[in-house]
Amino acid sequence: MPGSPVIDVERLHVTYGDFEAVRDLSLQVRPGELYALLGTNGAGKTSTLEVVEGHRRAASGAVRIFGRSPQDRRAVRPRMGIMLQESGFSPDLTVEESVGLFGALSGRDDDVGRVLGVSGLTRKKDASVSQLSGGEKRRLDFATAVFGGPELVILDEPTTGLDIQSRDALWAAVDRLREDGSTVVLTTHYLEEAQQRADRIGLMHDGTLRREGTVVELTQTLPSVITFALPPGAPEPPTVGARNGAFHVETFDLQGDLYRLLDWAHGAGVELEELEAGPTRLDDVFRALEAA
Ligand SMILES: Nc1ncnc2c1ncn2[C@@H]1O[C@H](COP(=O)(O)OP(=O)(O)OP(=O)(O)O)[C@@H](O)[C@H]1O
Repeated sequence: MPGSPVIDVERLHVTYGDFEAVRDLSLQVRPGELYALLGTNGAGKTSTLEVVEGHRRAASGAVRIFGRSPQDRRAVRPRMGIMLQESGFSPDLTVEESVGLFGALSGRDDDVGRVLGVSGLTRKKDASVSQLSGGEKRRLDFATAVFGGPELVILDEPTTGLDIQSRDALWAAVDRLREDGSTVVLTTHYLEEAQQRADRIGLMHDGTLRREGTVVELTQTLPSVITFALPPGAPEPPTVGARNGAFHVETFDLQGDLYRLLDWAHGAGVELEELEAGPTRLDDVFRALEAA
């Protein structure tokens, strides 16, 4: 993708007292990209995003948003919408008032009714914030982030606590933003959402960025797995590896090995039990990261 990076993080360190929560992290997010920053609990994702958002200062390193310092709020904030894990809405304001107020503070123009609509909050517009459910509060957080269609949207665990319809609606709204050219950075613990939607993924563990790339780049470094069991008395199959009585085959040639196994089973008249075969998933990359 052409153009200067929307976010440019170089050798970032974030500390809390003596504790170094983020160490030597470098990453770039390109215009129009959906970049998912994933990681284990406490890996340092929120700390990193807080520096990018201008809410926290780096201990060292350089962070540029649209080529500017995140502290240059006047230049940067109107171009950036942020959905925090927890935000500070006044409990007595209505949903409509909250969207209007936070929208006005963003410095962007939009129609409050439109934003309530894309966030699934039209029916709740007259409810006070204190009356909202957890999922409805997340929708309100989302509404204020996407007000005015910012060029950069940062979503910290946007779908946590949302039911499946609300998640689908949120992703549809994100898709529309992207069609309009917005760049999106998000964190999530729902790996399948990142696997489906992210152009690139950064995987953090214990304060550092351990891996980065497309889903294909991340998953092709690990073998695919075939598992099956044999009925009693069956002959030995032409594969290696057994675990807990079931066979466990790790392969970089999934199709070839599966073909050979099924061909053998057919020829030997053996019915394979509990046969499972599939490409490497992001979950597997994650588990390998934690085990390393
Ligand atoms: N204000 C703080 N004071 C001290 N330590 C903190 C503070 N905020 C975060 N930490 C610590 O820094 C580390 C990174 O936290 P951070 O919230 O950035 O992780 P995360 O990757 O977003 O985690 P999660 O997925 O659990 O939300 C954790 O060990 C956390 O306990």
